[in-house]
Amino acid sequence: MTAETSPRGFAGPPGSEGAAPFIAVEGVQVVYGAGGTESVQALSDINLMVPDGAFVSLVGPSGCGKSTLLKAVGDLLAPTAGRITIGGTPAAELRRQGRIGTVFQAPNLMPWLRIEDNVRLLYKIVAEKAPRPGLTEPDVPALLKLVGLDGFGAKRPAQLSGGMQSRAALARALALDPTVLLMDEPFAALDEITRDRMGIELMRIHAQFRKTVLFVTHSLTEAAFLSDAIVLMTPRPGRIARIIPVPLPRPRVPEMRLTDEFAALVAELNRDLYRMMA
Ligand SMILES: Nc1ncnc2c1ncn2[C@@H]1O[C@H](COP(=O)(O)OP(=O)(O)OP(=O)(O)O)[C@@H](O)[C@H]1O
Repeated sequence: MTAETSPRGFAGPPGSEGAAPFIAVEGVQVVYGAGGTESVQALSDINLMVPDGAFVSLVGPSGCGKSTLLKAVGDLLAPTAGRITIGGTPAAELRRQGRIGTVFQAPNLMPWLRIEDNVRLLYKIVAEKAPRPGLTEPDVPALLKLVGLDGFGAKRPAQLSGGMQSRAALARALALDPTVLLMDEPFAALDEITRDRMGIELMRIHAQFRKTVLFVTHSLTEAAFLSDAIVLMTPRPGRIARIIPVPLPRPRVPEMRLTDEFAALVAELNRDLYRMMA
């Protein structure tokens, strides 16, 4: 099996080519410290179209701008050039409404709050500062159940393992019913077995919620298992080198990782990455 490069800039599951873009990144460039003597061009001419409900991973050499692209999509930094819309709405407006869920490597839970209050926290902030029509109080027990933390709502973060804290961070991100979920190496700090399990759980949650997910990872195996399409980026300044649709059916089950098809896909990603860095 060889994965085909998708049409330029389109990152969706095989067969969805031509679907309307949901996340639309057009001509995005990011220069840190623009105008200064030490400016760093992190991204150059990024054009990326992600259809609604797709799970897309960003991979590439260290420092190629994966996190920068994720931050730009989440309006955590303003691109130097270009524009980003999500469902036709500027990313900045969605962020103001609390419609962009983010999960980072560090769970960043408030240590003094119980887990259920951590999960409710962003809702409380948005409800107070920028309430939007239709904003409803999250069903925290249901969210905790969804992420496998049933019965842990009254605990403090320090009483939870690293994997459980990652689950809590995911529940917190889902509490505002986000339009998109941006995940930056969310499981990188976990041991391999827990990380594996989190990936499987994330697939189950994605199948249930069908949020559009942008996922940054260093693990090609993780990217291949989770994604509908993988965006391979060049060394800095980051450009899109290739978009590889993942032809594995859903639901994804762990046994798929033992197939020749899966091994061939990961080998191909590895080859492309090495070639680019040579
Ligand atoms: N705030 C900043 N100021 C200046 N340069 C920055 C800043 N943040 C990132 N950079 C630089 O921009 C480039 C892209 O960084 P970024 O963190 O997006 O890469 P990455 O692909 O996510 O890296 P990694 O895989 O190592 O996590 C790097 O060269 C980095 O040093």
